[in-house]
Amino acid sequence: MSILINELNYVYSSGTAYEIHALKDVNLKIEDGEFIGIIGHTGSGKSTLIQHLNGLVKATSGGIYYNGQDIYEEDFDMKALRSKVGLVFQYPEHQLFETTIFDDVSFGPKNQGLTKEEAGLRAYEALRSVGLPEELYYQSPFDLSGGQKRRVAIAGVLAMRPEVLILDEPTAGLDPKGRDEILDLLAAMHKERGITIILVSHSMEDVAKYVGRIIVMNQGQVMFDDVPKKVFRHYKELEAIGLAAPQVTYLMHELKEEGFPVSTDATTVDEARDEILRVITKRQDGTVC
Ligand SMILES: Nc1ncnc2c1ncn2[C@@H]1O[C@H](COP(=O)(O)OP(=O)(O)OP(=O)(O)O)[C@@H](O)[C@H]1O
Repeated sequence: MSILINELNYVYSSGTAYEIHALKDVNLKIEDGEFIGIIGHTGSGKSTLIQHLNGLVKATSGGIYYNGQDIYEEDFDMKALRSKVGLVFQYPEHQLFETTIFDDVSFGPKNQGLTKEEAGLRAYEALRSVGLPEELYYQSPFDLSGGQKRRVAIAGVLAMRPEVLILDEPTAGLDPKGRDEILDLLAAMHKERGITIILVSHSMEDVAKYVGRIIVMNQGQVMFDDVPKKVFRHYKELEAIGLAAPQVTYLMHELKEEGFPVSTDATTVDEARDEILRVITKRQDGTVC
C-alpha cells in the first residue's frame, strides 16, 4: 500500500494555554515495500506521526491517503485499515495480557473475525516466524525475557498479516544481541514477505545497516528524508540536534581529513572495511596516490 501524508499538522491540547504543536506541515510519500527508519530526538514527533498512520490520532489539519484513499473520509473503513497496518508500540510487552503466549498471538486474528482454528493457525505461523521455541507457546508471556516478549508482541501483529508494519523503538531496553536479533528478524520479514516496515528509533547506528531510507524528525518537522549515506553526509547538522551518525561515518571523515583518499559514504562496518581495503590495494599497486 502506498501512503501519502499531506501537510499534516497535529496540536496537543489545541485551543488551550498548553498547546503543543507536535507535527508541523509534514509531507511524506511512502511506497509499497519500503523499509524506512524514522529518527529524531526525544519529543521530535516520531510517535505522534506514526499514531496517525493507523488512525489512532486524528490530524488537526492535513491528510493521510492509503492507495489514494483519504482516511478521514466519513465512509473510510478504519477497522480494515488497522488490520492491514500493524502498529507495535514502544515496550509492547506491557500490552501482553492473555494467560498463554499462544492465546495472546491468536487474539488479533480472532478479533479480525477469523474462527478459533484459523486464528490458531495464524498464531502458529507468526510465532514460528519470529523464532520463538515451540515449548514456550503455552507458557505465560510474563515468564519470558525482554527480547522474547518483544518477539511475542511482534508475532501478535504479524498474525494479522499486515501489509505495513510500524514499530516504535522495538529495540529499546534490549542488550546488543537482543537488538540485533529483532532487527535481523525485521529485515527477514521485509525481504521474504515484502512487508513495508517503518521503524522508529533514536539510533542511527541501529537503522543504518537495515533501512533503505531515513526520515529525520526535528521539532515536529521532517529535517532530512533520503537514503542513509546521503543523510549521514549531514552529520554535523545531525549532531547539532543531538543525533549521532554511525561511528563509521566519523571514522571515514577523519581518514579523509588525514589525507586518506576514501569515500566518506560508508554507513556500516562492512562497507567501511571494503572501502579502506579498496584504497589500500590501489596504493600498493601504485595506481592511486
Ligand atoms: N499525550 C500528550 N499530551 C500532550 N503533549 C504530548 C503528548 N504526547 C506527546 N506530547 C508532546 O508532543 C511532542 C512530540 O512527542 P512525541 O511523543 O511524538 O515525540 P517522540 O519523538 O516520539 O519522542 P520519544 O522519542 O521520547 O518517544 C513532544 O513535545 C511531547 O511532549
